[in-house]
Amino acid sequence: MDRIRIRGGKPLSGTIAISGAKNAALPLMATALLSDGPLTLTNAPDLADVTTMAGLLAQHGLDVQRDKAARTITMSGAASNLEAPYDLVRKMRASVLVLGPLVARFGRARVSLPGGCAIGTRPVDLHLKALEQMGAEIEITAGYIEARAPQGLKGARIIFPQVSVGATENILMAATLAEGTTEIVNAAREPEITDLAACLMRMGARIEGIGTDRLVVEGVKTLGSAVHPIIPDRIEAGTYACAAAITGGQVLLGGARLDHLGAVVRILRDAGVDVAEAHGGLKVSRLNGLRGTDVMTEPFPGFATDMQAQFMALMCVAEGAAMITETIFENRFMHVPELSRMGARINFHGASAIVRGVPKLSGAPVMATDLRASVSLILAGLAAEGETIVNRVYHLDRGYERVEAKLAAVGADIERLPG
Ligand SMILES: CC(=O)N[C@H]1[C@@H](OP(=O)(O)OP(=O)(O)OC[C@H]2O[C@@H](n3ccc(=O)[nH]c3=O)[C@H](O)[C@@H]2O)O[C@H](CO)[C@@H](O)[C@@H]1O
Ligand SMILES: C=C(OP(=O)(O)O)C(=O)O
Repeated sequence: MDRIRIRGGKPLSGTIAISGAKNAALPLMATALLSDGPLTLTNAPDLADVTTMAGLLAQHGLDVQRDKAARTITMSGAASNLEAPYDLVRKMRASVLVLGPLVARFGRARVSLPGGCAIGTRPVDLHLKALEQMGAEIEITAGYIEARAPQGLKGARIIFPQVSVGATENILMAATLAEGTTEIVNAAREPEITDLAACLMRMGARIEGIGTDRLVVEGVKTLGSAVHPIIPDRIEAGTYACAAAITGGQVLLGGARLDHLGAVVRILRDAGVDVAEAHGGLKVSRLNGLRGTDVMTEPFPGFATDMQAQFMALMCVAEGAAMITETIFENRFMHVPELSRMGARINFHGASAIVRGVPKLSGAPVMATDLRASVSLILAGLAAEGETIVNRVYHLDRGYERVEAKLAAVGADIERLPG
C-alpha cells in the first residue's frame, strides 16, 4: 500500500489549483439516474470516490464515459438493475444517494445499508423516514434497504429533526419526480446542496428556496439532459489554506470561493491567518504567529466538521490553547493519538479537545483511519522537524487529487512511496 513521506519545515509558496468538489460530484452523479440524460459534469475531480460512484452507476446499467484529461463525466441511459450491492456501498457511504433517484424514477430499489464508519455510526434513518412520508414502503432485509413505491412517490412536508446533508440530497432528488409538492424543512444549506439544486434545475426540475433551509420542489414528469460544472472543493481549499498557514507560507488557492468557506474564513482569521479574495481565487498567508482559537463544528455556514482535523493540526503549533468541539460526528477525533505521537499536546473528553500549542512538532510514522484525519497528519508533517510517513494513503485518495504533487509544486518536500 502506498505511503506519503514528508520532510517538514518548508514554507509553501505559489498557486494550488482547487479541484471540483468530491461532496458535490457524488450526488450530482446520482442525479443521472433521474433521466435518460445525457448528463455531463465538467470540472470533475480525479478521485477514488468518483471512480467508485462511476462503477456503481455503470452496474446499475448507465453508460458512463469519463474523460480524465478533459475533467468530464457523461452519463446516459436508464438503470436496468435497481440494486446497489454491499461491496460498493461499504467502500463509499455516499452510494446511498442512489436510493432516492431510483425509487422516484422506477418505483423500487434495493440498496445495501451503508453501516457505520470510523467517524461515527452514521445512520440513514432520516433518509428512510422521509421516503416513507413520500409514500415509499421500506423494509430492511439481509442488510439491504428494500424500497417500493409502485404508484410513484407523492409530495409531502418533510421536517428534518436534524440537519443532514445526505438526507436533504436524497429527498431533493426524489422530490423532483414525485407527484405534487414536496417541502423540505430544516434542509441542509451546504454549497454542495445548492450545486445539486442548480444541476437539477438545468435538467428541468422546479425548486424554490435554493440556498435556504426550506426547499420547495414541484414534481415534474420527466427530467432531461444538462451540462453542469461542479463547484470547487471548499474542503480541499480550506485544507491547503491550513497548509499555507502551518508552514508560514503564502499560496493562491486557484478557483476557491470565499462564500463557500462559511465560518472557516473567520476562524482562520481569528487564528492569525490572512485570507483575502484575489484575482483567480483566494490568497492565504501567515506572516506572524498562530493564535490558539476555539472552534465548534456546525452545519453550513458554521465551521465544517470536514475541516476540524486540519484546524486541529494548525492549533498544535499555535500560541496558547484552543478548545475544539465536534458536534456532528461522535467519533471524529481519531487523529488525536497520531498528532500526539508527533509531539502535540491534546486532551480530549467526549466531544471536546483541548489543544495546547507547542513550538515544534517532530516527524513520526503515523496512521489514520479516515480521510480528513489523514490529511491533518500531512499538515502536521509539513510543519514538523524531520520525517513523517503517513500510512494508509487510500483514505487520502478518496478525497484529495494528487495531494503530494499539488504540495510539492508549491515547495513542500513530499513524495508518494509506492507500496
Ligand atoms: C459525501 C458527503 O457529502 N459527505 C458529507 C456529508 O455526509 P453525510 O451526508 O453522511 O452527513 P449528514 O449531514 O447526513 O450527517 C450529519 C449528522 O446527522 C446524522 N444523521 C444523518 C442522517 C440520518 O439519516 N440520520 C442521522 O442521524 C449523522 O450521523 C451525523 O451525526 O455531510 C457531512 C456533514 O457535513 C460531511 O462530514 C461529509 O463529508
Ligand atoms: C466524511 C467525509 O466523506 P464521506 O461522507 O464520503 O465519508 C469527508 O469528506 O470528510
